[in-house]
Amino acid sequence: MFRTGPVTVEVPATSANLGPGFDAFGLALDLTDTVTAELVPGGLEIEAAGEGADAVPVDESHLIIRSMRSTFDRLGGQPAGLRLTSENRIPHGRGLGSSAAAIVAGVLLARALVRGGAEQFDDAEVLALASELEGHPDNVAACLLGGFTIAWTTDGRGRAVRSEPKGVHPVLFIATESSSTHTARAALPPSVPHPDAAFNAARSALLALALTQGRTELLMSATEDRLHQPYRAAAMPASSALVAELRRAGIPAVISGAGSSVLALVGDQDQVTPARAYTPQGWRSLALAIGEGAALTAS
Ligand SMILES: Nc1ncnc2c1ncn2[C@@H]1O[C@H](COP(=O)(O)OP(=O)(O)OP(=O)(O)O)[C@@H](O)[C@H]1O
Ligand SMILES: N[C@@H](CCO)C(=O)O
Repeated sequence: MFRTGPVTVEVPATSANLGPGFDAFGLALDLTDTVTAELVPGGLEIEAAGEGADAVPVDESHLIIRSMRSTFDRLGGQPAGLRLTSENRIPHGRGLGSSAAAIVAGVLLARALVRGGAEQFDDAEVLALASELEGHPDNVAACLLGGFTIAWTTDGRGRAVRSEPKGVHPVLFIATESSSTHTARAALPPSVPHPDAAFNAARSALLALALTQGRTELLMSATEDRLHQPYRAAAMPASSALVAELRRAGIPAVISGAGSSVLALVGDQDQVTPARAYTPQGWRSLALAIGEGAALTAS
C-alpha cells in the first residue's frame, strides 16, 4: 500500500483575512517551509530546523505528524514507522499561516506516501481535510492553491477558488511578540451588529475587485474591517498602532491573519522602500512576491 519515499513538499506562508475577508480571503507569499517524509521500519523520528524548531514537539503531537496520521487514516491505515525533516522559514504564531502550512504539508506528504493516494483522495478532499484540521479554510486554501484565494465552507467542507492579484506588492512587518490564533479567536464576540456585517460585505466585494482588476486606488477603502481587528486590538497594541500609522500615511495596511504581524498592500513598487521605513524597532520587514501553491518537489 505504501511508497517508502522520501517525498518533499514546499509549502508557502499565507496572510489571511486581508482586512474585511475574515475566514475567507488568503494571499500566498513567496516564503516557504520545506518538509520531507519517508517511511522507516518502525518508530517516529522528527528533525526540525529554522523557525520554531526549538519549540515544536518531537512526538505524535507534532502538527505535521498529526496531519499525516489523519490522512493515513482516511487512506486505509498507518505505516510502521515515519521519519520527518523540516526546514522552517515561516515564523510561528505571527499571522503568517505557519499552522496551515504544517497541516497542508502533512496531508500532501501522507497522500504521496500511499500508492494511488492522489486518485483516492483528490485535491478537493485535501482542502476539506486541511480546513477541518485548521478549523477554518482561509490559510489552507491560499497555501494549497497559491495567489489570492476566496474560501468558504459548505456542509462542513472547505472550498476555495484562486485568482491572480494584480498590481499589489505585499510588505510584511513581522512582530517581535507572537499571538496565538486560538487566543485571538477567543477575543471575538459571538455576534456582531448588522451594520458592521453590511460594512464588511461591501468592503470584501470591493477588495476582491480591487485585487483582481489591479484597482489599487480602491485598496484603502477596500481593506477596512469591523468584524475582527477592533476586537483584537487590545491584545496586540503595537500591531494595531502600526496599522493605524501606515493607514494615516495612505498605505493600505491590515493585521495579517490573527496577528501579530502587519501586512501592507502597496500599490506602487516605488513605495515599497518608503513603506518599510515604518518598521518598528525590533521588528523585521520583508517585501515578498505573491506565492505559488504547495508543491511536491521530489518523490
Ligand atoms: N512547521 C511546523 N512544525 C510543527 N508545528 C508547527 C509548524 N508550524 C506551525 N506549527 C504549530 O502551529 C503553531 C502556530 O499556529 P497559530 O495558528 O497559532 O499561528 P500561525 O499559523 O503562525 O498564524 P495564523 O494562523 O494567524 O496565520 C505553532 O506554535 C506550532 O505549534
Ligand atoms: N481567519 C483566521 C486566520 C488566522 O488563522 C483568524 O483571523 O482567526
